[in-house]
Amino acid sequence: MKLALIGFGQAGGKVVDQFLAYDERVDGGFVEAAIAVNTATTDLQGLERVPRSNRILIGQARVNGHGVGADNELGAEVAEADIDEVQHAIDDVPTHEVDAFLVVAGMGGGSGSGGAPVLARHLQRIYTQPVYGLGILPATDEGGLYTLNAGRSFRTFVREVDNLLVFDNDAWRSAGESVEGGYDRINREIVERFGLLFAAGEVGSGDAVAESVVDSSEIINTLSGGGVSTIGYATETVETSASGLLSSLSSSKGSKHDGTDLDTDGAATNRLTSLVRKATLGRLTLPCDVSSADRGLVVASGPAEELSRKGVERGRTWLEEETGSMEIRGGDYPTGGDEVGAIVLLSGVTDVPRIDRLQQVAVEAKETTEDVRTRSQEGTAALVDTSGELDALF
Ligand SMILES: Nc1nc2c(ncn2[C@@H]2O[C@H](COP(=O)(O)OP(=O)(O)OP(=O)(O)O)[C@@H](O)[C@H]2O)c(=O)[nH]1
Repeated sequence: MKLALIGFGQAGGKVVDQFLAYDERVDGGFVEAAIAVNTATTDLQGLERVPRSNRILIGQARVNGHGVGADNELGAEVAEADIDEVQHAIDDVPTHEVDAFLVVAGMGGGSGSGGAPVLARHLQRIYTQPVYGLGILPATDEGGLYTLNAGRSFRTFVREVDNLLVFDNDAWRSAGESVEGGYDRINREIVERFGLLFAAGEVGSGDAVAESVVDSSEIINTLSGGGVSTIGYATETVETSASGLLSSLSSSKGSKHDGTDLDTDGAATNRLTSLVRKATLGRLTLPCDVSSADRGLVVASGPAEELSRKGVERGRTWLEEETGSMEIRGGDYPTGGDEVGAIVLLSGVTDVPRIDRLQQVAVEAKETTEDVRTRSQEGTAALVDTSGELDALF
């Protein structure tokens, strides 16, 4: 499916940069336009692929290109004030070619977590296409302020988008990794999953196996209904019939598995069914109780002769049982190569311990603020101490 990507804040811009790299590498064709918005000049300068004319600096009157320093209320204010600057960049996008907008942001900082929901609301008002969010949650050891920003912003972002796809940095950290090195790896994990999904929805309808290929409406239908989504992904390297020229010929998109060789068919079916299980029960972009998903989509990717329809169907049926949902879609995405994969998109998930904890922090912070206000009105001496705690939080 064709997307207009808008990265808000540092993490948002870097992930959009990675989406561009991925789209180019797999010849996905799902990025119609890429824009980065930030309050910090240096973050915009650090991007590699987003065209310079699409790097939009906002909030100059307030912060002079220095960023909002994790103040997400200020992030929201400057986004509100300078939304026209972002709109000018979007005006150059052929939006009639776009299936959806995707606003990408880290939820822990100030610019992205404050600005992304503001931008999403604006896009919803102007355009008829769905507006999705890709929200990146901070690691738990990043400190109270990041957690608080994420807790507050999450609720607003979910409300303003048609669906919020979530990636939790905390679930994807590796011990002993440098912060920057860690982000590079994590960003590749992000775009590999979400990029593969969007690229799958972009296979042309003229393709020889188009009837079983996922199209953009299936992704849109799975995401419609709102709420929060997460993705699971599993791959396995297969022995293709030959290497080199023969292999590339046999894995061309037109040579779909026709089920004539029973042994091969059985192996391909079992492999796919097991990959769907692994993808669902392995590490999700946002860990959650799978049975709480409202809708789902299973996509098999890889060399066409390995994409057993029976395998996708069995995986789909298994996911129906696992989630208790009757709205599980399935399809494939022939890519060639020697890796078979399964992507499982779970949408409308409600049982997510990490989100419950974030919401709790946001509610407690709000209560503390209200408590301080009340006590302040009552003139209690405790105010000084408690406001000190609040200063530390904000
Ligand atoms: N996955 C991932 N997360 C990142 C990356 N960079 C920052 N983050 C996360 O994003 C959050 C911080 O958001 P940033 O995007 O740096 O902040 P910002 O939105 O630019 O806001 P300010 O810097 O406060 O103006 C933190 O929770 C980080 O963990 C990245 O490249 N990848």
